[in-house]
Amino acid sequence: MRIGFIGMGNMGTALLKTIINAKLLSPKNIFVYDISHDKLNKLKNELYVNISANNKSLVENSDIIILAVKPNIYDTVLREIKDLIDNNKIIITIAPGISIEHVRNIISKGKIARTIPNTPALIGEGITAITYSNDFSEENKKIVQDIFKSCGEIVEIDEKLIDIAMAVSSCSPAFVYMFIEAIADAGVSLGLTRDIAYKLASKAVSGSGSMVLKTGMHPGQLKDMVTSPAGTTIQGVRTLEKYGMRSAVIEAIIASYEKVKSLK
Ligand SMILES: NC(=O)C1=CN([C@@H]2O[C@H](COP(=O)(O)OP(=O)(O)OC[C@H]3O[C@@H](n4cnc5c(N)ncnc54)[C@H](O)[C@@H]3O)[C@@H](O)[C@H]2O)C=CC1
Ligand SMILES: O=C(O)[C@@H]1CCC=N1
Repeated sequence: MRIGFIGMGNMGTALLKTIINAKLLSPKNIFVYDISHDKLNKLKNELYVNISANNKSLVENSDIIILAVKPNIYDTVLREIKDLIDNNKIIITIAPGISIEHVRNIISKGKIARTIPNTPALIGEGITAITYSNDFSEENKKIVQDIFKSCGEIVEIDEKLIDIAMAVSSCSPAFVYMFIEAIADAGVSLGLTRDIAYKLASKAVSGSGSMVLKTGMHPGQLKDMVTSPAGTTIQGVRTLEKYGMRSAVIEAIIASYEKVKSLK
């Protein structure tokens, strides 16, 4: 199996590095191309992958093609490679708003997996939502599953839900980083050093996420375990409710979801 990556920005590089680290494929079976030659040279020296001369030669050498360019570049790239896709090849999209039907209207052959990964994939802690074109066999699905399992967990969902998954798991890391920054800023404001404040805040956030996943308890129940009667935490909870924290988060997720409609 040979994988080609078109676009070596944040996501392309994150997926590439985790696939190599997980030893899913050896670098000699990986082909990459980006219009930025600086990025390609850096990757060649760092990861020993094959640098393709252009997108077409990458597709000729690959069984699976991951399209890791921005949504507005998709059509250009799809038109560039369309005549080189046969029914044995798998195209993996990772862009919000690019439907299977949209890809199929440009490329008549090949199988299409539509996915939404997130940046924690870079450290093997990602989560990817996946949906497939109708012609996918179980064996083909396993190939796509293995790629994204190498960088975290996967959920398979109906295509009509995938842009919602994008907002909830792909955009939300940015909001969580803002939350971590804000907690740490408060800590610094009260006298902690920056490094200690970031460490305390980040671990509190990652540990709390793990508590939800590992205990299976409701987040509200876990919150109640922290808030002792007349204690310190309930005063913070009261303050967050006063400033509309839940409402702000809900609106942010919905705003991200609504933006997707204007991306194609
Ligand atoms: N950053 C994130 O958290 C996530 C991003 N995505 C999606 O992943 C895709 C890539 O996003 P990023 O990596 O953040 O963007 P990026 O801007 O970091 O990377 C895109 C890369 O594509 C290259 N490129 C542009 N035109 C090209 C062409 N014609 N041929 C080959 N390469 C070309 C650029 O030089 C750049 O290196 C986007 O569609 C984005 O919406 C999906 C999930 C999460
Ligand atoms: O905002 C973006 O372009 C990407 C898509 C999904 C998460 N971040």
